[in-house]
Amino acid sequence: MSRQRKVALVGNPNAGKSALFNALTGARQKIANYPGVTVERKSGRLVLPTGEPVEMTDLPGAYSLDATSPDEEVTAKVIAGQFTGEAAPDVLVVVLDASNLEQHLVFAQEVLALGKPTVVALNMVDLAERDGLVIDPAVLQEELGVRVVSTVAVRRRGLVELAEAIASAETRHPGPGLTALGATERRVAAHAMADAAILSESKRHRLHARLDKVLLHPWFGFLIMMAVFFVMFQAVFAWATPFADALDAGASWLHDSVKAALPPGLLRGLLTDGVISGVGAVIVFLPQIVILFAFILALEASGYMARAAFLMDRMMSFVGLSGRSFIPLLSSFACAIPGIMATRSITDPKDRLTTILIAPMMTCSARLPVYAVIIGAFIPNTAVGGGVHLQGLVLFALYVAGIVGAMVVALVLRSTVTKGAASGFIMELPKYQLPRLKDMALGLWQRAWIFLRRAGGIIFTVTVVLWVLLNFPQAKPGESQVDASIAGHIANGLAVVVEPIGFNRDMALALIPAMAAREVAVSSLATTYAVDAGDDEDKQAVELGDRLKGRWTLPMALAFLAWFVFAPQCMSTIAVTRRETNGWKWPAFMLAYLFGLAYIAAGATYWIAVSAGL
Ligand SMILES: Nc1nc2c(ncn2[C@@H]2O[C@H](COP(=O)(O)OP(=O)(O)OP(=O)(O)O)[C@@H](O)[C@H]2O)c(=O)[nH]1
Ligand SMILES: [Mg+2]
Repeated sequence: MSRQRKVALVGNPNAGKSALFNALTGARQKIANYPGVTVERKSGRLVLPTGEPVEMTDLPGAYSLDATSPDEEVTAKVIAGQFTGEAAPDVLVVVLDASNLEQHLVFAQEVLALGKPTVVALNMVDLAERDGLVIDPAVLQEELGVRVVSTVAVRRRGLVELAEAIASAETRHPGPGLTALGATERRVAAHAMADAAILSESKRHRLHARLDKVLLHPWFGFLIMMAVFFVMFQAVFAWATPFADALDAGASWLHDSVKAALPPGLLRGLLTDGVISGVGAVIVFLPQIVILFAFILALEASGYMARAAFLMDRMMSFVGLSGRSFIPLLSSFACAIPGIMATRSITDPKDRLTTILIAPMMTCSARLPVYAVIIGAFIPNTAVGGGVHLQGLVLFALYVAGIVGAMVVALVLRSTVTKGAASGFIMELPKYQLPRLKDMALGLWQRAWIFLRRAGGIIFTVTVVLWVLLNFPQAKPGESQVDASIAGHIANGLAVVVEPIGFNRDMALALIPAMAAREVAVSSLATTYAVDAGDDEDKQAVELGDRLKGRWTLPMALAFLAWFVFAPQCMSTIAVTRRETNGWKWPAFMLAYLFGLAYIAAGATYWIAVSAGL
């Protein structure tokens, strides 16, 4: 043999490659960088039981050899011997996490298909045993066609056997069956292999496996997922009512008290019509926000959300998106800003751009107050049978409309502006567990606090500015204050543009400050109608919903809802998009296409509703 043979450790992230590497090579390590990338190259010396010294390399974790991240790229290039001055490894050691066998076998098959001399280290058998899993390495060995050695890297178990297996690894000719497999077939094969190799499972493990069979079933799983989310939206209305009513009563009481305590004038108007009516109109939605997030947090903590992601994966790849987009899109349901920032984990630039561009269509929590106030005012709270209420159904439909819109746009973008191939996605499914009350409480408190801070910050500020613009110049006697005001005049200009889609002047007026944040639409309407009502109608604080009912028709209300499904009314989202895409080109594109969609959707809704005689 002319030169020292090279052995490389490969496997999914967290399989225990580095732990095995450290255990095998001890202190004899060299750490450097791969040329041109900032990925660490760790190599060390190992003397095999035959006395032969070999150079061992620890590679970054990978899910696939079709590199999608810089780490994976290094792994794929090292295995293929594509780094200059670095020969390809002679023997590969595939490291598997035994407690996550099925998942890890997917990548293992891809490595085995290369036909190189390979050994499998079935690592973390201690964890598998703890979970009540007994795995037969002989079965795996039979299935994979290479030596399989059980190891516990952190306790140095199985190291000698592994070294022996490395010494005797031979070149193989993988059957054509293995090389021709695609990602989906590998998953199916991994499932069958894991099934065969796992001899016994604890009760809990069996229960979890059974749960997964149902919850991840392509049809049942999907139906269950829809049902779960459906119940969530029903609850948002059904459970929140008593709390929202109490908050409403509190706001009315405050309104009346301030009004009784102060003489008529600008200060009283600012406090009652501006601050209390405007900001109060948004704050009453706190219970709904809390209920929505209670569901989301519980679903995440229980491990169900990852299953939902898994189910969505097929749909995502159908529209040309990678499953890696799922998490950013999911967090966009809270707010598009963290969602867009989370796209940094998507390594394909076109995948990432597509995800950024559609993230604002996921229904963020700022839309909830807008949806809830309109639905509360215009959609009767009737049961449509089977305990399902119409209000929750409409809310569910609005969320679905956003998702469907996003998927359609993704499909269009991926075949035009961001053309490219979709990459596969594999994610670890966390174990099922009961959510911990303390974590839930903390998470809910954080969400509630974010909501209240927005109400006290941007919504308060914009509402006060709007109130000023609504009150100056003062109307002459007999003239409507809103007509006379600066805000009224500005709104008249926009009203011309939105008239064809059924919007009146007041709706146009609400859209302008709502550019700052969507909830402001609610506080603007509340303030505008409070100012408009003047002192006569205002014997007592009248609910915004009642005021809307008196001034809008049902088709107008529906058009307004449709508008908010798409309209990019959030300054911060635009700013984040600019930052994440390094320029104005993409935020401008996003604004243009989303406003275009909003206009079309609102117009279509309005005219269909009108012609249906609603
Ligand atoms: N209980 C147990 N823990 C292990 C075993 N092997 C590794 N670990 C632990 O698992 C974790 C992940 O191990 P690493 O060696 O860092 O995994 P890796 O494959 O190098 O991960 P990446 O470098 O991210 O791809 C560490 O906390 C290890 O201590 C094992 O056999 N049993
Ligand atoms: Mg490592």
